[in-house]
Amino acid sequence: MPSDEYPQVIANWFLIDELGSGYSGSIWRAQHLHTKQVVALKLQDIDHECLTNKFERNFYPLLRGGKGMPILYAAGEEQELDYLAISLLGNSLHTLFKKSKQETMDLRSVCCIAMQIIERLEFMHHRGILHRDIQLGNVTIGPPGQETTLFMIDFGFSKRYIDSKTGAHIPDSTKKRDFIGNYWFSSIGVHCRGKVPSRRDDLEALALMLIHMLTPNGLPWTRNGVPRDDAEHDFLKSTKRGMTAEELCEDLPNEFMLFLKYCRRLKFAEQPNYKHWRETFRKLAVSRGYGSSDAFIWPPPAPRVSRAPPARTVAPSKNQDMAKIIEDLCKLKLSSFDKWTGAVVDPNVANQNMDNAAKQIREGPSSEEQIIISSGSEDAYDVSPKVAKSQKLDKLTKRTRLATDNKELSSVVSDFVTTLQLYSKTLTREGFAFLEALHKQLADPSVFLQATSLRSSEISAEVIPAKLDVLARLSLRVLSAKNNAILGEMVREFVDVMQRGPSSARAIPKNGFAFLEGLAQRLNVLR
Ligand SMILES: Nc1ncnc2c1ncn2[C@@H]1O[C@H](COP(=O)(O)OP(=O)(O)OP(=O)(O)O)[C@@H](O)[C@H]1O
Repeated sequence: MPSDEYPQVIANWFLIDELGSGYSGSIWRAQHLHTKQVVALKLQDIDHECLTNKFERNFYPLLRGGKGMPILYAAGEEQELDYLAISLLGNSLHTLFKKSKQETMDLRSVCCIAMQIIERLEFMHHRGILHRDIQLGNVTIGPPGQETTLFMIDFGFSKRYIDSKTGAHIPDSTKKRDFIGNYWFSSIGVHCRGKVPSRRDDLEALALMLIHMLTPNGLPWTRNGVPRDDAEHDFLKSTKRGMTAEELCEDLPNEFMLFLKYCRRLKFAEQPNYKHWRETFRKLAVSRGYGSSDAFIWPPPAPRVSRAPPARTVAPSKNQDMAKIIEDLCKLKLSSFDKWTGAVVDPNVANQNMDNAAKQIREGPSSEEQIIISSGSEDAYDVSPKVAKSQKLDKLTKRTRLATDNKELSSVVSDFVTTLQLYSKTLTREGFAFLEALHKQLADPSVFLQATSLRSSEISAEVIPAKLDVLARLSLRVLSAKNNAILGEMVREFVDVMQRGPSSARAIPKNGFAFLEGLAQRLNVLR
């Protein structure tokens, strides 16, 4: 029901419920009394200090026909209210993101948002219009049947940047202007330097919005909420100005940093290369195994792993990386043996398998067997996972590196097991990186100070028995391991055995999970 502020019916539109409200007024789901058409009715007091509805209505005809552009069905004034009847769309990204209670949005969704909004901006710019207020609340999903298409809304701050008569770009100016846009995502030039907005600023705002969605707690200057006075606003601006693209994108795929830098380098009247950046985000999505579609699917469905995931041959540089990891593991193994057990180990025997694996990977596939390393992208998802397996594993690796006690390590190992069981049981590059970090943590004397000696019988049993035997033995031994050094050795042995054979053998079998679960349990006991 409408509040006391609004009548039940405005110009034959019956107000059903409020969809949202903002600076200019409020938006209602409304139905026409005669045609029964249902629309979003945007209401604004006619004595509002900034009559954005009056500007906004001029842009709909110019944008008509564009994908993801709402249609204006009616506009007018009645009962002291200015109204716009526009296409009724779905929830805004702001609402979806808030409701999801996720710390960050998943990478696939963000890539789709990037591809689609770049396309919307290209269309708007092509029609000579700047949006000038890019933010999560101004992008919605489509109505039922079009939910995977993103729509631009709120053209209250939009502006023509091409003179309709001369076709010329609006002139730049050195005169400082009043700020138009939003605190979170408006570009540094427009927000902090008072520059005239142009196409580059719409794109920079998009870049900041994408980075915001991928950053836990959001962009640094959004964390204190909306500024309440000039001092807080100045502080916000100085934080925004002070952060480099590298700092903002430290933990993100490189593409986001490059995109932000590109936007910031564009000249005032320069036409952005929309296609290049759409394709860049498409390639990023493909490289992570999400496919090339830009359809925005919300909520991101759980991954569906195909029965026969397509294997990917690793590029030479990736081979080098993997070989390095394995070589490092070899070194760690030896040092932990020497330091912590005092046991006499013949490195030629003990390291044989890992050295071979490193060599094989460095030199490339043999004729009979291709060396294939699965990455997060190996899982063939028909649809995007809510949070990609690779991202989850990366986070777990970070947590492992930061862990300072067994309790935390135990919880990380449990999460590792859950992640593999939820997404796919194949040990990917990120999975091996996690195990490497775990091995380091368990073997690191600065963190774990229990060093009881390992009986030589426990070592001599390691002469490359069949994989399942090793895993079965590990799953039993882990339950009685006396200290972290022994657990570290078991992790090393687990990695070793999982590295053997072709990639098709990298799915963790039952005994492998029994070992990991036992490891989590044991770490909890050995606090
Ligand atoms: N056409 C629509 N269909 C469905 N919901 C809509 C529509 N237009 C707006 N909304 C909802 O209302 C909210 C506010 O809309 P809008 O941004 O157009 O208003 P505003 O007063 O200009 O807001 P702001 O001050 O935040 O810019 C949106 O975030 C969205 O949730």
